Amino acid sequence: MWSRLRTILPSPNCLPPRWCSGFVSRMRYMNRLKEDDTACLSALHNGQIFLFHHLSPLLQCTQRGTLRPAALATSDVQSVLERLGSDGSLVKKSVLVSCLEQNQAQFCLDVGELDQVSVEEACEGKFLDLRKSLFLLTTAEAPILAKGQALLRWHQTSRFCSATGQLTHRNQAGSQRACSSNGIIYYPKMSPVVIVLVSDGRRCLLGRQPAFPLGMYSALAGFCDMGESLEEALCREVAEEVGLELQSITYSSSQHWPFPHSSLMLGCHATVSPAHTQLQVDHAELENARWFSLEEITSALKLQTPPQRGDSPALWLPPKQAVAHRLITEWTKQQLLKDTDQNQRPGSC
Ligand SMILES: NC(=O)C1=CN([C@@H]2O[C@H](COP(=O)(O)OP(=O)(O)OC[C@H]3O[C@@H](n4cnc5c(N)ncnc54)[C@H](OP(=O)(O)O)[C@@H]3O)[C@@H](O)[C@H]2O)C=CC1
Ligand SMILES: [Mg+2]
Repeated sequence: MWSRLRTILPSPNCLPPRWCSGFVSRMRYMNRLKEDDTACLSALHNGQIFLFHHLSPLLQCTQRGTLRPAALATSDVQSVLERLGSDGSLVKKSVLVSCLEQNQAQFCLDVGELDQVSVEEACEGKFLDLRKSLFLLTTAEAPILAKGQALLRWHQTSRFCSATGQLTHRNQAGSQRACSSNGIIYYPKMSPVVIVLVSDGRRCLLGRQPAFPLGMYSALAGFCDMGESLEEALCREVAEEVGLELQSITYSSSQHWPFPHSSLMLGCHATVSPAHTQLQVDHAELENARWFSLEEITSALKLQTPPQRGDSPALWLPPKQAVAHRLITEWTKQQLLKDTDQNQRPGSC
């Protein structure tokens, strides 16, 4: 099977916008801020902050009635915090997440120690659970909040050194923590997760976990075991969850996913032989898994609102911000192209 594996470059719209001018300078500036606490503090004073409250991001309503992450000037955050009785040191707990044109740095800060409603009123926004937020934001806005939440969560749960039990302390950017007694450096952790859209050439395979929203099915996913390659993890997960053997694997693209504790999702397409498509679903892992036709998927992609209890069960797909959605749209486009090619062949009607 391995000789049949092939790798492709991700499609251009999956790549970060690195070809636009200023990308190299911004990346180098961010790198300097991670290494130089004084420069980072100064960047914080002139930067922007996205606020969180117990890991839920602050969203504001736009004039068009949509929601967007609230990017607040650090000086404004500072005055709000002072008005609410917090001392100025809270702002220093911000973590660096990004950098705009002209090297304006962006940070995230959790103000969970303050009263939620008072901060919402002062900042004219609402703190909303991150899972719900991801469904409402654009694909450009969602990743910065996902990254911010993941970093803030890591700091909240990494206060002690696992070797000495002593307190760890962070650098100003929040990109690392060091043990106060032996200097061991800890970096934020991510778990590699494989996610795959399996096809038999005509249909694609989606699975459903009990915790998914009503009607939702997604591509099969699973955490990589220690020592596994991406391909090995994919083959094992598909064998475990639905009892199929993969024939070929094609890399599509990846995504940072903040749930449950920060994962790097590695997205692939895979095929199985049309002669071996009988599923043996492991119900300890999945509530259900089944093959979906192109027609079922194209109808589901058109749905605008999720099914409600009492509705006839419609297929509901993961949000646009999820790599699962990207895999499903890529497969759909490929199938539609295949159908067009076949219809245009001489002799076809
Ligand atoms: N962005 C996207 O498009 C999508 C993202 N996902 C994400 O992919 C992730 C993995 O998918 P899922 O099907 O649940 O994975 P798995 O099929 O691997 O099953 C999850 C189980 O794996 C065990 N496990 C092994 N290693 C880890 C680890 N490092 N962290 C947590 N659990 C681990 C846990 O079992 P136990 O507790 O018994 O040890 C857990 O309950 C999910 O967190 C989900 O959010 C899934 C689909 C779409
Ligand atoms: Mg799984």
